Amino acid sequence: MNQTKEQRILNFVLQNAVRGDPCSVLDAIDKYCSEKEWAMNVGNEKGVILDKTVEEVSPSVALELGTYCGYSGVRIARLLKAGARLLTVEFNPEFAAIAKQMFEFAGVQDKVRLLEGPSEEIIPQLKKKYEVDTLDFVFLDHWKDRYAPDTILLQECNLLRKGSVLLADNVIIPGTPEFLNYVRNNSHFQCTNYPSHLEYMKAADAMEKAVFLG
Ligand SMILES: CNc1ncnc2c1ncn2[C@@H]1O[C@H](/C=C/CNC(=O)c2cc(-c3ccc(F)cc3)cc(O)c2O)[C@@H](O)[C@H]1O
Ligand SMILES: [Mg+2]
Repeated sequence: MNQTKEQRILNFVLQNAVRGDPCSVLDAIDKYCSEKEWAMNVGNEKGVILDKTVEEVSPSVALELGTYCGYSGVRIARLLKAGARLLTVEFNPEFAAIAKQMFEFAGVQDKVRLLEGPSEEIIPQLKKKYEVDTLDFVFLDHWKDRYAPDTILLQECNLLRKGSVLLADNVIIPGTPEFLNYVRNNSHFQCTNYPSHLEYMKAADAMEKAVFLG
């Protein structure tokens, strides 16, 4: 049976990274996806913006929408303080299986909980089923037309508190126009744009930070 691109990425990590070393896992994925096969990981340039935002927020509870192969999940989890946790949501079982192995190899599995299913179903379960009070940090990197409805859903479920930070990937390419319009024209959000480039390419992309003001 032919391997998928995501399986090839995982195999390259297993053969080239160092077990328990999250940075070597990130470097291996970036090397493979820049030299062999492009993949939609946030990458190292936008990854530094993600790092700085996570360090600034120092979240106790973080949520990621769209795990994919686990690159940004490893990136976030490696920066979490003792006792902090990342909940990451993925509805494709194949990608979820790849990401789980990626987290275990990187040694961050104790900080990460992968929730398999669609975000629109998982988000309303976070308080009761996953014992979340409010979210300190949310990384949006799933289907681009779902950023806005899921941001509204997070508010409806009372999962955001004064100071909760949303960070959205790809606000230029592929683009998230509905989300940008929503948060930028909403007095409950303070927005900041971070120009960058599409992962592994020269094309312009950007990330948007939206701080919930309560
Ligand atoms: C809607 N609810 C959902 N609930 C749970 N998981 C969901 C999900 N939507 C999508 N997912 C999952 O997130 C991931 C989807 C991510 C979508 N991302 C993109 O399309 C994307 C696309 C590009 C891209 C940019 C330029 C280009 F030419 C081609 C592609 C770059 C990126 O950085 C991207 O993030 C998958 O693993 C998918 O199974
Ligand atoms: Mg992305």
